[in-house]
Amino acid sequence: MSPPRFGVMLVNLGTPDAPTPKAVRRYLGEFLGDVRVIDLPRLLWLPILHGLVLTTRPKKVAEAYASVWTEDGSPLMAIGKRQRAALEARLAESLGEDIPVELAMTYGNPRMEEVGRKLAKRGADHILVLPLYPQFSRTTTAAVFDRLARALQPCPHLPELRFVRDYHDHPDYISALADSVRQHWATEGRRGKRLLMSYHGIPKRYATAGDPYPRQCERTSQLLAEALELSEDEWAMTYQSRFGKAEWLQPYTDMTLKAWGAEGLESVDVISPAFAADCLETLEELEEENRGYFTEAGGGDFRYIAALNDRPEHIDLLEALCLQHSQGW
Ligand SMILES: C=CC1=C(C)c2cc3[nH]c(cc4nc(cc5[nH]c(cc1n2)c(C)c5CCC(=O)O)C(CCC(=O)O)=C4C)c(C)c3C=C
Ligand SMILES: [Fe+2]
Ligand SMILES: [Fe+2]
Repeated sequence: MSPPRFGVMLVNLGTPDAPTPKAVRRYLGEFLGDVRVIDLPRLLWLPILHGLVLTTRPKKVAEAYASVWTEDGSPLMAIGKRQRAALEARLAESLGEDIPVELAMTYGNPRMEEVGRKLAKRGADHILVLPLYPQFSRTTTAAVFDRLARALQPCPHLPELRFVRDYHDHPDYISALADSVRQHWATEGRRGKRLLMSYHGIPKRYATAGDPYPRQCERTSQLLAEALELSEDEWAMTYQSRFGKAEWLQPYTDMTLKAWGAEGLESVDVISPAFAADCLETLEELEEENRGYFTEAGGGDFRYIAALNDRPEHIDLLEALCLQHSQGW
């Protein structure tokens, strides 16, 4: 058998191995110890991380994970495995040959070293790295790049590599999002009064220093609103998941939902386009916590639209990205 023309490494953030304080501490230690995520001088940050954050946060966060944990583990992992299998099957079907696809995480398991070995064992000498982040940020996509370089450091020889930087305005991404909103409207029997597009936030200083993330989120939102033919007063975009005391990108999701609730908004549809898979931040923070902010402030129906996950339109998009970026291989 001839070796595959290329292999695909899908990469997402990573998630704890179990919904326990111990597993969450290990995960957060690795994640929040990354200088791409928190840029403070190590001498200042590491004592705060180990002396304060990792001694207090894991218990609360483990409870949050427990509330969304599934039979297949953390939602991010369970969905990631389904995405991997669906993409591999789709590439086999469209190319008529086996293209190995493996899932790796930036933090925790499966580690990139192990996934790289798996792809090599399956014969892939050319690897397309596809971070599952539609919008580029130093805190996510660039962290994948650093982690990959570190994983390859001990290798005597390298595979040929290509790296998908972002796909925030890819027509298949926008149409997959638009289809998911239309399908949600059809299932609910009507449109919500407003559509809220809530993105994971980043500290504002990163954007000021040149991180293109907010510009790319704005572009995605504009294109999605156009695809859905929404007028300006029918949608808004916000940022969620603030961490720490510094200013993050605004407007904040929680404040916006509280204000919309207080003005008595009858219904809101909420989508989170930066997440390729549902996870703690969508299922617990958005669907549970932020639903509470909206309804307790006086709002009506809060209707969360699932992430693209393993929807066929999402697999269409991932397939298109693989075909586009493997040209010539
Ligand atoms: C400084 C801290 C953080 C930055 C910057 C950040 C950026 C960022 N994160 C995602 C995607 C995800 N984040 C998730 C969880 C999560 N994020 C942070 C902190 C920062 N994220 C923390 C501390 C956590 C863990 C939960 C908690 O302690 O509150 C997840 C979910 C993982 C899961 O297991 O389900 C995702 C996905 C993006 C896209 C992003 C910047 C663009
Ligand atoms: Fe995050
Ligand atoms: Fe959160």
